[in-house]
Amino acid sequence: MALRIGVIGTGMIGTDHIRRITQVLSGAEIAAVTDANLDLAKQVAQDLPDTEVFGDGHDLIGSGQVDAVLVTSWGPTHEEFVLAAIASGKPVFCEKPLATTAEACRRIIAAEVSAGCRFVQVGFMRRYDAAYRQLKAVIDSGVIGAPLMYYSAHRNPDVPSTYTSEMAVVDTAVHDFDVARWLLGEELGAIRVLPAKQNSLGGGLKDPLLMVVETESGVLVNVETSVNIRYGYDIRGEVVGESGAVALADRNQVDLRHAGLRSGGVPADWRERFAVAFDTEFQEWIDTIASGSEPVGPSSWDGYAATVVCDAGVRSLATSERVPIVLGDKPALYRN
Ligand SMILES: NC(=O)c1ccc[n+]([C@@H]2O[C@H](COP(=O)([O-])OP(=O)(O)OC[C@H]3O[C@@H](n4cnc5c(N)ncnc54)[C@H](O)[C@@H]3O)[C@@H](O)[C@H]2O)c1
Ligand SMILES: O[C@H]1[C@H](O)[C@@H](O)[C@H](O)[C@@H](O)[C@H]1O
Repeated sequence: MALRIGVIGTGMIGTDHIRRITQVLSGAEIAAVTDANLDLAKQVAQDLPDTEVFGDGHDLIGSGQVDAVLVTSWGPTHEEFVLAAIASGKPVFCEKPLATTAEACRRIIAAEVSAGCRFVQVGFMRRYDAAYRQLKAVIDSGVIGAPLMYYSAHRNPDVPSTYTSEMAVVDTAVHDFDVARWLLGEELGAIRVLPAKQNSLGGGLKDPLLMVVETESGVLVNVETSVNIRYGYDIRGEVVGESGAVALADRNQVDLRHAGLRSGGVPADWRERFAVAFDTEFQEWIDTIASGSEPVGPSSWDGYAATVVCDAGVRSLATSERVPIVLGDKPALYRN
């Protein structure tokens, strides 16, 4: 039987995930949807067979028609829905961020720890991207020696007018923080955020930013966020080791040579760049949950760790001072 998923939040990424679950992937169906804008939820449900529209996320989670929950509403609402799903004993996939404060993430961790098992997976899709997986495989093979530095460039062509300078840390660089922890296999220990000369196309935003992050063992992680770069959505990464270096390669299928120039494309946005990674992320989640297993992807601890780094980054953005990152003890549930 197909896994019956209930979706809370049918905005941009919610509808994209509904599309992939219903049109690209196998083993799941959208049994229920809700949105604070109920007309939007009804409109989305119209195009789906047998999908019920619920008045709010709590009714959807409590419904017998839903086996698993997908949270794609705004960040500040994530905590209440994730906690409700855990209380109902239902697996929950939560788009990033897990929650917007470290305290809220700790409450989610406490709920899982007291239940004694994992219910939550956080939407850090880069871990499912083939190029990032290859990068990690090379690092883990030891061929470049111990990693010493990691350069991570995260460039958006533009951002909405509601985007603030702090969002470059909490909304954008959060992916770079998570992927750095995952690639290097250790926690981040301190962060310093330095605004560069301001991009005049950025409407007053502190943009671009350079974030210098130290891991607990002293690897330096340099994160660049540029959110008004105009030329495309460009994600770059290179790890420098003791005896070699490995970088994400350019992604073009063809290499165009024309009129004295050599060129290739740059993705338009995150949907294009990570489309296959999102597909892989959800197919693996569906298969795991449908088999009755606990989720094995990014955990509540990973969501918490990323949020703590973001908090420290926002503090550093205000002063450009180095801010320590303090996580506390990792519960046994997340040590594997
Ligand atoms: N992994 C990624 O790369 C990625 C990309 C984009 C967005 N996201 C994350 O996904 C989430 C949604 O982003 P989006 O771009 O789709 O935003 P969006 O504004 O397009 O959609 C969010 C939807 O949630 C609804 N909503 C808000 N509060 C609600 C509530 N209490 N109950 C039910 N619905 C509610 C809104 O009405 C809206 O339709 C955010 O947390 C964002 O950070 C992740
Ligand atoms: O929510 C989006 C998303 O997380 C993208 O992956 C990131 O590149 C954008 O900067 C952010 O606004």
